[in-house]
Amino acid sequence: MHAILNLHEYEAAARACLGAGAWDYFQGGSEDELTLAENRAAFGRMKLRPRVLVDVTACDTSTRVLDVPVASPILVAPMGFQRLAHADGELATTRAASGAGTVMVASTMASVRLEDLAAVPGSTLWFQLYLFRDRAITMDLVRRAEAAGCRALVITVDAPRLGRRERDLRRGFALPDDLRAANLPPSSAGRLHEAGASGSAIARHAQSNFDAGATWETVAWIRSISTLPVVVKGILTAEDAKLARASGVAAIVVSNHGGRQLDGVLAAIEALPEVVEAVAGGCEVYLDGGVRRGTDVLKALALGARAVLVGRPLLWGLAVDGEAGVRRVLELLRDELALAMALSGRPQVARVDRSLVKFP
Ligand SMILES: Cc1cc2nc3c(=O)[nH]c(=O)nc-3n(C[C@H](O)[C@H](O)[C@H](O)COP(=O)(O)O)c2cc1C
Ligand SMILES: CCCCC(=O)C(=O)O
Repeated sequence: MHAILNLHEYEAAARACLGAGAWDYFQGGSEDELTLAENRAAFGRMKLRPRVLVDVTACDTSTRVLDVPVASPILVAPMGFQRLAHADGELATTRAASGAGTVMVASTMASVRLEDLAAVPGSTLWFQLYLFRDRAITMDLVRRAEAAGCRALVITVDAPRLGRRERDLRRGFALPDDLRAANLPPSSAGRLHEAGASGSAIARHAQSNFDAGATWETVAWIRSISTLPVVVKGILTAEDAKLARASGVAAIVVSNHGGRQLDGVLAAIEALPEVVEAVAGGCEVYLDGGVRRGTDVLKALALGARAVLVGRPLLWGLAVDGEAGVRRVLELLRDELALAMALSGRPQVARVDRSLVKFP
């Protein structure tokens, strides 16, 4: 067999490495998976308008996010329970991100403690925060993230409850006994292991723990208890982008949670232009959902994203080859981005402008 050439081939290889429950949990979207498919289809509909005879002998993918220099505008999206993919779980992903010179966003639902991830040499860690009904749990997570040296809090705002992920419901998906939600107190994490004949233990856990009553006031509360920059993840409209801006966030992640929450919402890349326009440079804007090629990264940058986050492909790399697999996925994407920059006449990230893309 030839070496794996692209992220799609990692997906196929990962399937062979994973049990059916983990595979479906990773891959799945909500309900009819319309948005899951749209995230990819929308990139396919966008066309590039390259310039030629620009000196592209050196293409530089480096940039800055929240004032941190990164080797490429490709960051690691927060994903829970990564030990489902590989015994090293989030530790391997953090090491790979560190090796690749980029940011790791560690999930509240990680299967390795955030302190252990923050101890990885050279890592830049942002902590993804789910808002708990019990504010003491949220507060404790914020304090621990600060103490461990995390550089930002990424509040996920699109999951007051979990989307209806029918692949998980059908299997009665629950976490295996040897895998813990390592950041959570046992009183909260226990339900994740309650296998049922039907229903998802993860969805039940979210319903009994996450604060479905959270509002912009809750974001203001987080800002009041922490000096870390706050990022809100899961914005899809200009209206909410303006509210985010008004509440003083440092950045927005345009995201539909990889098609796992409200099904039928627009593709993240389609929501990006209105969010970028609404914030008018007042905060940074990132995008996630369906990024599988360097040209996808280029399209997002052209529409005003400062960076993208990548989700499932890193789990595929992790499942196939642990840290080395995650590293390879990050390198493949970065190499593809550098090539796309050369072929489009944009040798620096700052030169990737709106005129590079045409929407249908
Ligand atoms: C298995 C899995 C677990 C996830 N866990 C979280 C999480 O704990 N917190 C969060 O904010 N987003 C979570 N997400 C959403 C990702 O951060 C991201 O928005 C999405 O995966 C991006 O789409 P992509 O997978 O097409 O790249 C998860 C996604 C997947 C696939
Ligand atoms: C309870 C949340 C689980 C992690 C998550 O956000 C996801 O599976 O999409």
